[in-house]
Amino acid sequence: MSSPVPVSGAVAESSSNAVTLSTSPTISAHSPGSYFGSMNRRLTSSFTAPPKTLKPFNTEDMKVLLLENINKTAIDILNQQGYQVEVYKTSLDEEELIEKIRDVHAIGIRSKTKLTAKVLREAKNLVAIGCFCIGTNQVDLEYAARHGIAVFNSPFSNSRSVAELVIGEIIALARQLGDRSMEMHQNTWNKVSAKCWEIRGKTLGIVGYGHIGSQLSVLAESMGMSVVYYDVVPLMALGTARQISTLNELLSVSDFVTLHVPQLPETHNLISGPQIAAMKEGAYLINASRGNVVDIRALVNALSSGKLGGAALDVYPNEPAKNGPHFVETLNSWIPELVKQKNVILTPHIGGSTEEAQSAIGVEVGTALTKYINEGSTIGAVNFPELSLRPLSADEEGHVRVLYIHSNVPGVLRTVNEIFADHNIEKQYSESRGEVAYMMADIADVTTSDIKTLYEQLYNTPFRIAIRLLY
Ligand SMILES: NC(=O)c1ccc[n+]([C@@H]2O[C@H](COP(=O)([O-])OP(=O)(O)OC[C@H]3O[C@@H](n4cnc5c(N)ncnc54)[C@H](O)[C@@H]3O)[C@@H](O)[C@H]2O)c1
Ligand SMILES: O=C(O)[C@H](O)COP(=O)(O)O
Repeated sequence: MSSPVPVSGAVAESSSNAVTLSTSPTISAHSPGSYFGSMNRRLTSSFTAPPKTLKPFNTEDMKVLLLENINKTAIDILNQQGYQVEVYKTSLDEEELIEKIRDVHAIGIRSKTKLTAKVLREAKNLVAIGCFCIGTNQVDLEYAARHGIAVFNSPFSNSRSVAELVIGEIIALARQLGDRSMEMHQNTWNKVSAKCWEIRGKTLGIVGYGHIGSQLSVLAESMGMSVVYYDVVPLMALGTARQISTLNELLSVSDFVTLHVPQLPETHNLISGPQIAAMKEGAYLINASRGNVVDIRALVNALSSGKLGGAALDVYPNEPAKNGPHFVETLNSWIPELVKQKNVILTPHIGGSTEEAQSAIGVEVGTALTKYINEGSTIGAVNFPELSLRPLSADEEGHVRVLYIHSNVPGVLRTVNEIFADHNIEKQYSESRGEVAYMMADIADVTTSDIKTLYEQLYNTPFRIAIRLLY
């Protein structure tokens, strides 16, 4: 991991627009670090003029809110930058979230916190969101991009943990371990072999052959299972696994079906009555993807009729924000029926919850956030054009890095380069993604007073979504 450049000084637009360009000793045009420009991201907002003045702040003014028990590795990385880091073990309800998000510059969440347009609209200073998990369905990615907020995640640091959990569940379902254990806890000795199986020679059907599905494929084959998979895109098979062209065909040949697709409109109730009907008699269903991929009512019917031999769920349509008792009814109205069925393993969304995964995710997303805040690098962003430049170094006097997030329309570079005309552009990169484009430029021969002028001129461009100047 390369260490990001420390932020020595910064300037941000205040929400009141009543601020002055600082001559604070912590801000120097010739020191390595960041000059933090506009926090305003509204393209068509109430801002019709640039901020009259600029408010200084230092690294210590950077506020980061971390929710949902994010790992210490991330807290340490962010603290080392000098940021103000506020940490919560749980998610927050919408009202509290809106209150808290108002003045933070970056927020870290996991799968529970919903960053909807309604919440993000209140986040006037937000420049980055870190999803310390794989899924990003909890964030309105498009809204964030259109308002200059970069979103980062950790695409594979917990894949192995999920794959291992599923392997455990395959064996546990085949041997009815959950029920036997529960009976013993209730003082009942119930030694049975009926409908208990080895997994050797059985067929595992993987729906979604991405990071998790493909890891699982390798692990399952190493235990003697045959693997088939279904995915919406053609993907290279690992080992002797075989891609199957339709979901129904996969369902009809698999002894175990396991789901590893993202939450999308197309995956909502991907497994419902008709799909379960296509499964083999006595087959098992495992869902560690997202709660609404399985129609729980249909699953209950299939278990109670004996069509399915068991199921393991790690995810649910409405998961609670924090740990505690008396949650079952809130998950889904059919869960109370589900818990009465035999051979059903329910876990509280722990697929990625291992020390290894959480620690790796903390480093990965914590680093991505600091590299974006300190250097403007968007590598790994899920909703933004990806760009990176090496950090400005201390001996590059008079250099300023311009980070310019703008609408992806013709004429932007011509306009921006007019503004840069009196300076030497040492590097300039631009990349677009959908409606949003991002330009990074390192320009030389910039004095402290030039910085304010540059900022104001860039602010006044009609394409501007957000600007930051780092130096
Ligand atoms: N239980 C947990 O704790 C936990 C942990 C990590 C991830 N997850 C969930 O698992 C999901 C999968 O993770 P991943 O890292 O393997 O994702 P991934 O993006 O690497 O793979 C997903 C695969 O699903 C495929 N896909 C998309 N739509 C499909 C459809 N309709 N039918 C079939 N295939 C489809 C994609 O083409 C892709 O190959 C994540 O999106 C996340 O929601 C859960
Ligand atoms: O998307 C993910 O990575 C998983 O669902 C895990 O989410 P969590 O970090 O909230 O446990």
